Amino acid sequence: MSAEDLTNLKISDDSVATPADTPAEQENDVAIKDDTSPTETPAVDGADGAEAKMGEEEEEPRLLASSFEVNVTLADQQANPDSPLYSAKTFEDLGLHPSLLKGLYAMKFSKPSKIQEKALPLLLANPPMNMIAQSQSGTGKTAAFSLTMLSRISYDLQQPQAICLAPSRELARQTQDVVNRMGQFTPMKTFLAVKESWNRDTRVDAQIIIGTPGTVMDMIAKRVLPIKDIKVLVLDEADEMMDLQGLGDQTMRIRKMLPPNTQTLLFSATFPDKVVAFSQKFAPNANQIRLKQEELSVEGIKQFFMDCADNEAKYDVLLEIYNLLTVGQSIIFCRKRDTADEIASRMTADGHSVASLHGSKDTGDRDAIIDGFREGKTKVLITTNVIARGIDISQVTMVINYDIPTTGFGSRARADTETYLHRVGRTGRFGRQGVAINFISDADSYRWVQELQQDLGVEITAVKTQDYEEMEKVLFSCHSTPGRTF
Ligand SMILES: Nc1ncnc2c1ncn2[C@@H]1O[C@H](COP(=O)(O)OP(=O)(O)OP(=O)(O)O)[C@@H](O)[C@H]1O
Repeated sequence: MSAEDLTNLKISDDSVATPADTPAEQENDVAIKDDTSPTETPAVDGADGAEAKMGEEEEEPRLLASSFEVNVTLADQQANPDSPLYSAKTFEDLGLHPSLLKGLYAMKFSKPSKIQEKALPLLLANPPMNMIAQSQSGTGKTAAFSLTMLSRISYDLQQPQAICLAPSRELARQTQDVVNRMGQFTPMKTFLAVKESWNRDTRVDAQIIIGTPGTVMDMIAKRVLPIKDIKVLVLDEADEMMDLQGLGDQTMRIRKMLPPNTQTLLFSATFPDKVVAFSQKFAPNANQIRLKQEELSVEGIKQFFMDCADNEAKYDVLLEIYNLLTVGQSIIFCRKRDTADEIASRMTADGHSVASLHGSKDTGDRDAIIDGFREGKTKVLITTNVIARGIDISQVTMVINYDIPTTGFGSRARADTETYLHRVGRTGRFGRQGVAINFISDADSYRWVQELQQDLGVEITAVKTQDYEEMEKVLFSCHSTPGRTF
């Protein structure tokens, strides 16, 4: 295949098809951790969310089959997890309110995904029980907790009854959009609790609150957000939300203020050992759905690494990739904000349609940048960890780790497996195919790739940087694999 042919190759574009999502609004905020430390992975820098803007008439989805099994541990030891009571093959099986079923169909959700099938019967059962639920990125966790909030609230009561906390304003906005669409045929209201969305005169009477912990905490403290009727608390990206080095403190404070019998739901693609014990304290007697370590990687995401001569050579390799391939849309993750800006200006000068997004941009700019990317106006988003978690843009077909995410300092730095999984999980959404390419440029980064392979039990295949024909072959072969039903 020639480079010319490659210009006609849209990475996995033909495998991208989805529910006809309506465009969502989005915003940004929270710059929680700094991303300028040389070795420490920048944690949530902000993020950007919202649903993909899809064409009106989509092709039938060609999605990959999912072979993973979720491991269900019921808090009630006597119960049989294989009982049909604990698994719903259809949304109708769940006894959902007809208006919610209508909402699901309007979103083109025809049947539950594996996590929805296993989690929803437990989430909706009475009396309400806590839940700790893990499932890979892009497998539909949002719908599972959104349906729970929508099913638990009483529509007649104009008071906050469910709170969903997310690590960034962008993800909160995205989730609000999902809840609004799912609940569009009900009279419920949602409120987005993020910076600048409220003032002292605000009196929240919406039933479902979605927000970032700092703002939710503030609103409760200033008594604009009444909490006496709260029945459900959701922590999306729960491991991040409970991280005591970051958001954990605020999350804990909110939890303590809520009524003691609040149904507490923790969702994430990753629950590293260090948070497992704490999650069980945070959500006592929870039903648990966990993945095995070797099931953490999403099958449809093919993972590669490219050995660049040195740090500067990484840019040349990057440029070659974009010169050779017409990539649908892609995200490049860097460690430092400066690197993201620098790559963006160099790529723009080289004729590519790119934008950089990170925590030191002001919120208005960040909104415009993510909107532009979501709408396909910019093809490449260059970022730090700002959109590493939760953001669902189904047309993203390639993720490049320009810098491999690491944790720890200096010679003790090692690959940050969780951040890696969340980053690469921005592609390959809901059974689609995607490609992740990791750049290495020295012995340390080579070691980090080995660590990722070991931690995740996956193969991260080497692609030679000089041999673009081989790269074309490898990339093309994985894009041309026909998908099946997820
Ligand atoms: N039952 C379903 N049928 C069709 N599409 C679905 C279904 N459930 C979810 N989706 C779609 O799958 C995509 C991924 O879902 P979602 O964002 O909830 O994944 P997630 O598991 O929360 O991922 P992450 O771990 O990255 O946050 C979304 O575009 C969503 O609309």
